Amino acid sequence: MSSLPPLVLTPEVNNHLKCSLLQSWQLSSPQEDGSAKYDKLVRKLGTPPLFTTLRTNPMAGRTHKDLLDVVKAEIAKNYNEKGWQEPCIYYHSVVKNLIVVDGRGPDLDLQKHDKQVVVDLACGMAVLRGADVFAQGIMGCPLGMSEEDAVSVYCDVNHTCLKGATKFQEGSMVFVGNGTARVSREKLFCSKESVSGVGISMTQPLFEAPCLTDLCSDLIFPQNLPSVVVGQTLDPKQGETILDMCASPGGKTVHIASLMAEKGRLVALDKSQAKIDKIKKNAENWNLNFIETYPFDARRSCTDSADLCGGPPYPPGMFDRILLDGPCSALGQRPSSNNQMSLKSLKSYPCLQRQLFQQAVKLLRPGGTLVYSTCTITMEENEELVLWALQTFSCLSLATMEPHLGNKGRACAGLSGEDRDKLQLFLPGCDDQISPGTDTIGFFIAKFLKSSS
Ligand SMILES: C[S@@+](CC[C@H](N)C(=O)[O-])C[C@H]1O[C@@H](n2cnc3c(N)ncnc32)[C@H](O)[C@@H]1O
Repeated sequence: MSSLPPLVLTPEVNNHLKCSLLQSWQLSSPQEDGSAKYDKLVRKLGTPPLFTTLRTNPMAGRTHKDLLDVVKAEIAKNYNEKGWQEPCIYYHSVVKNLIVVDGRGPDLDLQKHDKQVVVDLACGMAVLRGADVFAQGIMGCPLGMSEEDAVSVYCDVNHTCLKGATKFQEGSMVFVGNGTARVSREKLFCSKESVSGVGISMTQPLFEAPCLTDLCSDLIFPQNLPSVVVGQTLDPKQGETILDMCASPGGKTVHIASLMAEKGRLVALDKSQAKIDKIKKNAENWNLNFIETYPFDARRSCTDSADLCGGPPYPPGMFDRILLDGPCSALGQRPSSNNQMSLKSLKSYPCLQRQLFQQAVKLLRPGGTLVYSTCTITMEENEELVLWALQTFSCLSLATMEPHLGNKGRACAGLSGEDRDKLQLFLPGCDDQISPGTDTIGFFIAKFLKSSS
């Protein structure tokens, strides 16, 4: 049970998504009530996963136990300060180097305060995953709100609140918890200086989860479980030449780099310098200095006349392994209350993904491995992309994945049962069991091998 509303999509996107998922479910299990399954999916997408997952740094020179103890101590300190009961914190039983923190919620008994603060959509969604409210995220608060006031925090899911508002209609807002103001209204909206830092510290959130800001950033990297599975599925080896085609902010690049133990060549591309700077910052946090980063349009990353040593473009067959975790419609993100993407925009992704995929196939050496992943749940960007790839490139076949924690791929005409078994789909609401491997964001992974001949 949750007090959070289901994800709201535009009617055209909702219809499109629902039709294509119902069609696929009808193919595989005609008896099943597809509409109920779809409703469950959008309800789940509106809520946060109940587990926070933290990938540990194998290059930190600490033992597993030591890393777990440090993380436990930091989180315990934070929870004790807030007066919360300490959570269960443990290593995932299958995914290597992954610490899991159990969450709690929703707390439906919270008493609401008279003073109401409205935060923007991004801020509200972050609060549901354990963040405090940053001052920039505050849209409105009551006249006379002072530091230390007890307040209730509401998320402006429909973007109806104007900056500086003093009142709002409760019905159009979503309650995300209670907190203590760390900044006054005066400072927020009447001062010439821009205010930064924590604006409301959350004392009684609807969902309890660790606040990840500055949490042991040299030792752990907060990452959703399916994203960690991607790095392990790619299975990078020391000494190899590896390409991360669409790499920013670099969570998976840093994972690959640590698995390579800085031995070999790792190239990370993204489309702008600002995006590359994010990868560099994440690599610096873990003191990983060997990653080559380039701002580059990966749709042009292969050319016949390139040299092997410099930056992009690169010659065909240059890489042992390639990760294509490219642009996607991101409809698997959780929590997500309101996504106003147009159908035109949704439909633009497969074309871009295919252009990037074509380059990846060229750049991969015979015998090499290509991992394709998305954080979305549409058929077109996932199973149908795989079907297109298998039909277009006779050199490609699907490989089984290790670990395989998600479901198999969904049915789509032309994709064999054997191939579906090799895909990995994380579909929220699909599984009644609540575990770190099932209560995740929506995600899709396919692993391809390029034949040696
Ligand atoms: C899903 S995000 C990648 C996340 C990243 N792999 C990680 O784990 O941190 C997709 C990325 O693709 C990048 N992108 C989109 N079009 C691109 C292009 N033509 N060339 C290179 N990167 C592109 C976006 O800028 C975005 O950073």
